[in-house]
Amino acid sequence: MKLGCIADDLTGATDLALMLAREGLKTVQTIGVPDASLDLSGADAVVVALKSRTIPAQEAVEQSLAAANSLRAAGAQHLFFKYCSTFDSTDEGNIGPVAEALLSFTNSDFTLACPAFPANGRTVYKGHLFVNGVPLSESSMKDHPLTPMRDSNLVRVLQRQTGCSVGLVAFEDVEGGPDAIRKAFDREKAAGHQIVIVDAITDSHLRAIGLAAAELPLITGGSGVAMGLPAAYRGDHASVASPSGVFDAPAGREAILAGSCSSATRRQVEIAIERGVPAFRIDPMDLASGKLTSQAVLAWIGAQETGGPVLVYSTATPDEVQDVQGKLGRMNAGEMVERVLAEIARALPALGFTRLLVAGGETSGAVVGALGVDALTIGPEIDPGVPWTRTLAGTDLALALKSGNFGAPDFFLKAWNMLR
Ligand SMILES: Nc1ncnc2c1ncn2[C@@H]1O[C@H](COP(=O)(O)OP(=O)(O)O)[C@@H](O)[C@H]1O
Ligand SMILES: O=C(O)[C@@H](O)C(=O)COP(=O)(O)O
Repeated sequence: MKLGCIADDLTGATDLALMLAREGLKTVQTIGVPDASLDLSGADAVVVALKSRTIPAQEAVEQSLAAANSLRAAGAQHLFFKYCSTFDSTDEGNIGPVAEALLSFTNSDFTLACPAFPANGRTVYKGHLFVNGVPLSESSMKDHPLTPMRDSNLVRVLQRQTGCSVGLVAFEDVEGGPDAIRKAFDREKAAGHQIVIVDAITDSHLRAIGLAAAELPLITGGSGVAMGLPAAYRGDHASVASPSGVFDAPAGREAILAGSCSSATRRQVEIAIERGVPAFRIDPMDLASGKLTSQAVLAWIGAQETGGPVLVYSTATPDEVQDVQGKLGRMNAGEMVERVLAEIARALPALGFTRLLVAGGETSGAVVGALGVDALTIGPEIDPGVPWTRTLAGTDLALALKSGNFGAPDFFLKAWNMLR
C-alpha cells in the first residue's frame, strides 16, 4: 500500500478517498481503525475515517496513532493526515497535536500543511485561507457550531496548537514548480521549522506540491493536496478519468439527514423544501425538553407516501444555533442532535430505506456509526468532494456523506439521479 490516510472526520475521509480514486489509486475507506480481519491487500490507498476533529486533543492523538499503527501494519509506505479545507480546529487542536504526534510516529522532522481545495473555493495565499474569495475569518466558518474560525492566518492558527515551529512556503515558491517547492522545504527546515503552511490557488499548484511532497513520510492537508500524489506514486503524470457518472445501488427508499448548519446546507435544505421534498425539522430545544423523540420522527417518516426522498433536518441559522448553544451548551447541543439523527438512521434500513444522503461531517460520523458500517467503496462524484459510496459488508446501503459546505444548491435533489 502506497498511502495510508487518517481523516479527522467521515465526510473528509470520503472527500479524500474520492480524490485518490479519481486520480487512479485503488482506494478503500474504513470507518474507524480497520479490524485486522479486513483484507486491504489489494488497495493502493486506505483512508481511515475517525471522528476526532472536535474531541479532546489527547484522545485525537491516541486514535490517530492507533490508525497509523494499523496502516503501517497493513504496509502503508507514507501517511497522510486529512483535515478540513477550512482548517476546522480550536486553539487546543486537533490539527497541531495530531500532526506533531504523527511526525514522531514516522520518525520525521518535517511536513507540510495545506488545506487548499480550489474546486470548492478554498485557496491559501501568503498563509491566509480564503473561502470563495473571502478571508476565512469573515466567511460563514466564523459561526461554525463547533469550531468557529476567527483567524485567517494559518501560520498563526497552527502555531497556537503546536510546539513545532510553523513556517510558510508562499505563492512565489509554489509557482516555481516541484523543484522550487522542494528547495523551499529545505530552506524552511534549515530555518528550524517542522511544519510549513503551503500556499495554493490553483489545481496546478496542488499537483506541483503533490510531486514535491510525495516522498515525505507524512503529508498533511485537505483532499486537494492529495491530487498530485497518485501520479507521483504511479510514476506517470497522466490524469485518470473519474469513475462513471452512474452507480449501482441497492433498491429501496431514499432519505436525507441534515445536521450541518453551514450556509451551503441551509440553502440545500431550502431548495429541497421549495421543490416539495417532505421535510421534518428537529428543534434541539424540543429534544432537550423531551417533547420530541426519534420515535416521533420515525413515525412521521413512515407516514410519508412519496416515491422520492424524505428530509429530516436540524439545520438552523447562526442566530438560532447560538441561541440553542446558550441554553444547552455547545457540545451538549451538538451531541443531542447527533444522537437523535443516529437513532433515526439506525431504524431506517428496517423501514426499507437503503439510499441515504447525510449532510455534515460530525453528523455523518454519528449516523454511519449507528448503522454499523465498517468500510466503503467509492463511487462517482456528485459534486466536488462528495462521492456516492456503498457499504462493503453488512447491510447493503448507498451512502452520500456530504461535507457541510460542499455541494450545489440542488444537491439534495440531483444526487439521486446517479443511482441505478
Ligand atoms: N440546530 C442546531 N443547534 C445546535 N447545534 C446543531 C444544530 N443542528 C446541528 N447541530 C450540531 O452542529 C454540528 C454540525 O457539525 P457537522 O455535522 O460536522 O456539520 P458541518 O459539516 O457543517 O461541519 C453537529 O454536532 C450537529 O449536531
Ligand atoms: O476538506 C473539507 O472541506 C471536507 O473534506 C471536510 O473535511 C469537511 O468537513 P465537514 O464540513 O465537517 O463535513
